Amino acid sequence: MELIIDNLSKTYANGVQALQNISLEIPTGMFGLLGPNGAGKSTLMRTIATLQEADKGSIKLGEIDVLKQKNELRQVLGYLPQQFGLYPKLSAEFLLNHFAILKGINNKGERNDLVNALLIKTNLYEVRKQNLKGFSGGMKQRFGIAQALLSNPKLLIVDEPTAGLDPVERNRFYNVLSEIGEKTVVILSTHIVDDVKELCTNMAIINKGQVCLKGNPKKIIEDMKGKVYKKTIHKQELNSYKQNYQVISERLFLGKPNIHILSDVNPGDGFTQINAELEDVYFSEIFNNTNAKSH
Ligand SMILES: Nc1ncnc2c1ncn2[C@@H]1O[C@H](COP(=O)(O)OP(=O)(O)OP(=O)(O)O)[C@@H](O)[C@H]1O
Repeated sequence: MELIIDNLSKTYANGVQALQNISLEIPTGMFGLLGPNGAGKSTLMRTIATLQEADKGSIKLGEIDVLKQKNELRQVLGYLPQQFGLYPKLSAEFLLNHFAILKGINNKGERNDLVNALLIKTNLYEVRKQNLKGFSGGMKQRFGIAQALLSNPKLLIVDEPTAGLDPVERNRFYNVLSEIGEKTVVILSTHIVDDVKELCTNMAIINKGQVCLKGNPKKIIEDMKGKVYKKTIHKQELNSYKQNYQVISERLFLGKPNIHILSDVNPGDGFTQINAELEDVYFSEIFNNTNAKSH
């Protein structure tokens, strides 16, 4: 099974070009869609999920023409949006059972088995009788996944799932997702680089509605080998470094800015070469893209 997006474009009525000729081939497994706020990720996710129209282009999931065969796509889709409503006074078990009835799973035994299996898979079995009101952010997200998995989807879309989760909850969520990714096309949209680094076999970076980079994260990092340098500087020097070098990130280290720069040659000047991380790739793409646009 493969999801193929070809030349997809969307301009909103206010003139914002949210998607510009997006083309991606997404095989079974975890696919990370990385981009800053406003990059166009949610627009792309919602279009794939048949919740909004594109202006041009096509999307295919196997034989299904997504933009034309919306009902067919919906039958094999699991979608966890950025924000979703929950009924706070109901228990996880009750609500999943209720959604299963709505999906047409009428046989009680079959429904119970499915609900229990999903509660176990998402690590919520122990708290199945608790009202959702008392759930933590991570528990709510895992409940969202359980709900999205009710119809045994071939395509699962999760939009910014780990925002606001603490590291332990994030890890639990990763474990649940990676198991699903073994048999399903899973698209994970995020602006958190670690999400993609930990989980995804394929990825794309989008910015301002365009794909700036796509491929396997390890290979992408490999391509940047030998080009990233770091230096700890004084705060007041930051602007001058930004003028003289391609500064891709700055982070405080013991109260002083630690900058990473991109350079084809050794810049000297006290810089040390370091191993490139996915974060360096991400920031340099966003940097290039932003600069290219402003010239
Ligand atoms: N309904 C809309 N009408 C007009 N402009 C919109 C609409 N929805 C989104 N936009 C604009 O389209 C661009 C892409 O938005 P989108 O929500 O797809 O980005 P995103 O990458 O998901 O960002 P975020 O991480 O903040 O959710 C932004 O400039 C946004 O302001």
